[in-house]
Amino acid sequence: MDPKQLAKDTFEKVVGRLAEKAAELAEPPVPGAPGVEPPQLEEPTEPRAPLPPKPDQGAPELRTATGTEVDAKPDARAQHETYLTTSTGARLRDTDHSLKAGERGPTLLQDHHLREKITHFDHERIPERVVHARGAGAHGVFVGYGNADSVCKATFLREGVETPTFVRFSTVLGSRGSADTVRDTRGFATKFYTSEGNFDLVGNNIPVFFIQDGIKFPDVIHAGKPHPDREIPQAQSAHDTFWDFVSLHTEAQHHTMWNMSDRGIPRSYRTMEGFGVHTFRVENDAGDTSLVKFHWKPRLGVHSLTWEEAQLLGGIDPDFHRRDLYDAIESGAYPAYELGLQVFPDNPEQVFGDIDLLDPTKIVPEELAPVQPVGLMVLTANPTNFFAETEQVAFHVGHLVPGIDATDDPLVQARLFSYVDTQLSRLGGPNFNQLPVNRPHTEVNDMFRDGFHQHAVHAGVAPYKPNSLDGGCPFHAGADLEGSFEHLPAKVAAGTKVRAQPASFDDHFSQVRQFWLSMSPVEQEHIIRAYTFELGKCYEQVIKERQLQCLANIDARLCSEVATGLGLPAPQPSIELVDLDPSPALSQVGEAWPPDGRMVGIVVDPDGDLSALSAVRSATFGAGMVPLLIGPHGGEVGGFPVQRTFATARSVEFDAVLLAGAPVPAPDALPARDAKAGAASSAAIDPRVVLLLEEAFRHCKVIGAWGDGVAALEAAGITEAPGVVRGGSGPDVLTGVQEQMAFHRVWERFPQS
Ligand code: HEM
Repeated sequence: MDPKQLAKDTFEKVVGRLAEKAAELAEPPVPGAPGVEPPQLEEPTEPRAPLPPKPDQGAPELRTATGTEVDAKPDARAQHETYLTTSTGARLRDTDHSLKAGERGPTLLQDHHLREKITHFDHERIPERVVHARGAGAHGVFVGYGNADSVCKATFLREGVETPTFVRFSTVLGSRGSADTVRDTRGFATKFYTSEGNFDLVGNNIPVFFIQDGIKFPDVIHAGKPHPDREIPQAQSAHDTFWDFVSLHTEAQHHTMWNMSDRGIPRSYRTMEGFGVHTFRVENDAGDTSLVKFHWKPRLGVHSLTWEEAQLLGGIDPDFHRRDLYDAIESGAYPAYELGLQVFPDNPEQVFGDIDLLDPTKIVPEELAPVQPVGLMVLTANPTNFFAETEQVAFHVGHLVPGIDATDDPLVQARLFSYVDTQLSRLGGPNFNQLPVNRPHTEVNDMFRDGFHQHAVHAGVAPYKPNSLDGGCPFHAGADLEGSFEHLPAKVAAGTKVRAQPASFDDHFSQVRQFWLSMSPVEQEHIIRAYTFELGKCYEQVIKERQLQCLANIDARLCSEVATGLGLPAPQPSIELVDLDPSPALSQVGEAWPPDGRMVGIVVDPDGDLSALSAVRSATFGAGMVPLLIGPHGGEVGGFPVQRTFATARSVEFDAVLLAGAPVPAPDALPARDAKAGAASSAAIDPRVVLLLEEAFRHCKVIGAWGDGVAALEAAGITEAPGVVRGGSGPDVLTGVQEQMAFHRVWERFPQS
C-alpha cells in the first residue's frame, strides 16, 4: 500500500474510534475528526480559558496509560465529593479553622488535621529533573504497520498491534517554571506499554548530541545551566560557559549548529521531529540482526517559530508549547507522528560507508538511508493530573523489549546507568516503577522487595529463585522462556583498557558544514542571526574568537557575517573544509503539509458585516483547523463566542490571521499612531488590530481579508504582497489562505523579522 495512504488510514482509524467514543459519551463532537460535523455553532469552541475541571471521561483504554486497579478505584479526594476526609478517611466537618483555645486564643498542638494538612503541603514538591525539567505530556496509541517484521521482531511493531503510549516533551536547560519557547534542544521521550514490557524511546528533536562519551554529560550540562554564582541566565545558551564548552569541545559543534537553526525554536511539539539519536541493534524472528536509527516524523510537518515570535512568547505566553499541545488534544486536533527506521547492515565495525554508527555526533543523511515508516502514534488524551503523570514519569534507555538492544555507543552506555540513578533521588526511592504512569501493562514478577514507597503487598516467603517453597522455579526445565528479553549476541572488540576513542570520532566539522549547505537562504540567514545574538551575549573575547575559529572551519560566509556582527576579524579555517553532498531532508522549507490543527485567528467587528462568519468558521473546522474569534471584548459576537480579545490576542499564537471586519477603537481609547501615507488612516482601526497585522505580516504568515477587512489591512500598510489573500467572499479567502498555509510561512517575504 502507498505509505502516505497507510498513515492516513491509521490516523483516521484511531481518530474515528475516538469520535465514536465521544458520540457514545454524548460529549460534543470532536472537531477535525473525519466524518464529524463541525460543532454546534452556538457552543463555545476550543480552547476555552480557563478550562473547566475534567469530568471522568470513562474511556480507560484511551485515557489512561495504566488501566491498573489503582486507577479503577474511585478516589474520594479526586471525585469532588460533598464531604472531605483526613488522609485516613475520617470525615471532616471544618477544614477552614484551626483548633484554638477560644476564638481569639492560641492554636492547640492537639490539632492533628491542621498539622497533617500543612505537613502534607510542606512536602508537596519533589526535586525537578536535573535536565529536561520543563515538560508537557500526553497519552497516545501506537499502531504498527507490520513492515518492520523483516528486521525487528518486537511485537508492538507488528501489523495492526495497538500499544498505549505516554509521551513527554521537554526543554533541556531551563528549570520547571521556565519559558517554553527558548532556544534549546527539545526532549521527545516515549513510553510504549507493550505486551512484552515497557519500551522507552528517550529521544530529542535533534538527531545528534553535544558529546561522544557520556562521561562528559555533567560537564556539558554544567556549562549550559545558569552560572553558579548568580544563577543566571535561565534556560539560555547565550552565555559564556555554554560557548566556552562548545568551542573547546568541538565535537559539540554539530549539535550547536542545529540549536542555532530554526530547529532550536519549534512552532509546536506537534510540528517537531524526534530522533532516538543512537544506533540500536534489532533482531528479526530468524535471528538476523540489523542496526537501526529511530525517527519520529510529525504528520503536520516540521515547523518553527521566528526568533522574534519566540522572544515575544516568552513574555506573552511562557506556556505556549504546553498550552498548544493541551488545547490541540482537547479540541480534537490530535497530534500524530510516524515512527520510521533507517536500517543499516550489521557489521563488526558498525559503520555505514564512512559514517561511524557509534558516534552520536553524526547523522546518516536520509538521502543515503531512507527513513522507512513502520507505525503511527496518535496523541489522544491529556494527562488527568500533571504531577502524577508528567512529573512522575520515569523514562530509561534500558527499558528495552525483545528484538531491540543498545549498541556500544559510549553515550548510550553512560545513559544506561544515569537514568535510574537520578530517578532514585528524584522519585524518592526504588519503587517508582509501581507508579501508575510507569507501571507496565504486563504482569510484573521481579522479586524486588520493600524500600521507600512500597505499594505492593507481596505474598510468599521465598523472593529468590530457584526456590522450593513458593511453588516453582521458573528458570528451570519447563519454564516458558518464549518472548523473554535477551541482549543480542554481538561481538565485543577486545583491546586494552583505555580512556580513549577511535580516530573515526575525530571529524567534528564535515557534517556541520553539510547541515549548513543543506539550508535554504532564509534558514542560513536565521542561523547567522542566532550565532550573532548568542555570541553577542558573551562577555569573554577569547570565547567569541575561539567560536569564530570553529565557524571558519564550517563556512567562510557564516564566519565572516557573524564576525562582522560581533565587530571582530574573521579567522581563516584551521582545517581543510570537506564538501559533503547537501541533504535536502534537513531543510524545513519547501514541502507542503496538511493544515490540520493549525490555529486561525479571525478578527471580527461587532458593528460590521458578519454574514460570512458562520461559513468561514465551519469551513475552518471542516479543514481540521481551529478557528479562534478575536473581538474587541469578551462574550459573543454575531452569536459566536469570542476566544481572544484585542487585549489578549497576539499574532504569534496564530498560523494565519483572517480579517472579517475593520474594528474601530473605542471612543475613549488612547490616540492611535499617525496614519500612513497612501493608506487608510490607521487611527481609524483599533491599534491593537494594526499591531496584530503588522506582526503577522512581519512573521511571514498568511493573511486573508474580505469586505471591510480589506480596509483594516490597508490601515496596517499591507497591500498586495505574497501570502495576502484579499477580496472575494469569506470562504473563498479561506480557501486561498489554506493553500498557502501548507508551506507554513510565506518564505518569499523573508528576511524581514
Ligand atoms: C542522545 C543523547 C541524549 C538524549 C536524546 C537524551 C534525552 C533525554 C530526555 C528526552 C530526557 C527527559 C525525559 C523525560 O521527559 O522525563 C532526559 C532526561 C535525562 N537525561 Fe538524557 N539524553 C541524552 C543524553 C544523556 C546523557 C549522556 C546522560 C547522562 C550520562 C543523560 C542523563 C539524563 C538525566 C539524568 C535525565 C533526567 C531523568 C529524570 O529525572 O527522570 N542524558 N534525557
